[in-house]
Amino acid sequence: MAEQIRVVVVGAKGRMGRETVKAIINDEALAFVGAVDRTLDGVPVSQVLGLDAGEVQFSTDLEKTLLETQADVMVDFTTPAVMKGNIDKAIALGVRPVVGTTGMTPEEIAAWDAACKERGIGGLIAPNFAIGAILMMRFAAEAAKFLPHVEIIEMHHDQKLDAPSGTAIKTLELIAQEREKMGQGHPNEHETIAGSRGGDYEGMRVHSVRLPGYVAHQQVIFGGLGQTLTIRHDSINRESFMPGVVLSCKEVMKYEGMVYGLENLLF
Ligand SMILES: NC(=O)C1=CN([C@@H]2O[C@H](COP(=O)(O)OP(=O)(O)OC[C@H]3O[C@@H](n4cnc5c(N)ncnc54)[C@H](OP(=O)(O)O)[C@@H]3O)[C@@H](O)[C@H]2O)C=CC1
Ligand SMILES: O=C(O)C1=N[C@H](C(=O)O)C[C@H](O)C1
Repeated sequence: MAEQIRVVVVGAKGRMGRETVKAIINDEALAFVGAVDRTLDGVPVSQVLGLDAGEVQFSTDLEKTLLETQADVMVDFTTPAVMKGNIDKAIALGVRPVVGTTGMTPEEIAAWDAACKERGIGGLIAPNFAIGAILMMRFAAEAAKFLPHVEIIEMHHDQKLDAPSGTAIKTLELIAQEREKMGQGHPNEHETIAGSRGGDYEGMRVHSVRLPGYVAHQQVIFGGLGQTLTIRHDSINRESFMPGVVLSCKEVMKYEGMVYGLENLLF
């Protein structure tokens, strides 16, 4: 059997982190070797997550964990504020970042791409790991060629820190590649309540709903003469992201540079 890919999960006790630990443990090609989080230093992962995680204990020290475990890959599901330093540390140590945390700028991605290439390692930033979401974005970009009037409504659980979602931003970027920048709605429209028309990305409007009960959902609505088209994706649980995370941990071993978007590994 080929040597297993050694994976450290950062944010391991969080909603996505614990699902990721489970997925790695269940994949024969991957070895779960380290768990980092903000608290729980020294506490066995098995005890907290109720999984068969062997001897692995939580650590609050990312650098130490990456070095001691001889990690090949670091998976990050933390927060927008924390993720950036984690990526810098991983790249500096030659550990390939697979990042699901959202909230970085195009300039930061470009800098990490250069750093990964310099270090001779791969990296992946995926605003969404669910295959259905990747297809939703692809179909939306295609539809925009024919129906350029478009708005996005994304709906998430009420513990989400960033708005709009990383998925909505990626969708807007992909659509923007396919249509001319243009205004939408009436030129003299007026907001009686500020923010009613949502965020503006090159004339496209984006609306973020945050409510208990949701996981991760997005609809892209196109309007044309006498018709509308709605492309909708729903993640009804966090397992939906796991095939993408597992695939990324494997693929990231095969190239150099920071790739932005799981679609680049799939199509
Ligand atoms: N790309 C994708 O497909 C998906 C991406 N996401 C993104 O992933 C990120 C995490 O989401 P989610 O799992 O729901 O969030 P959670 O809040 O459930 O998990 C985040 C974890 O990171 C921990 N953390 C905070 N600070 C640090 C630190 N300094 N070092 C290490 N760990 C830290 C938190 O600890 P504590 O709670 O103690 O502060 C928590 O355990 C978000 O940005 C979200 O948008 C989510 C779903 C899918
Ligand atoms: O915070 C979440 O939950 C999610 N975040 C990602 C995003 O910002 O797009 C992916 C998914 O929507 C779930």
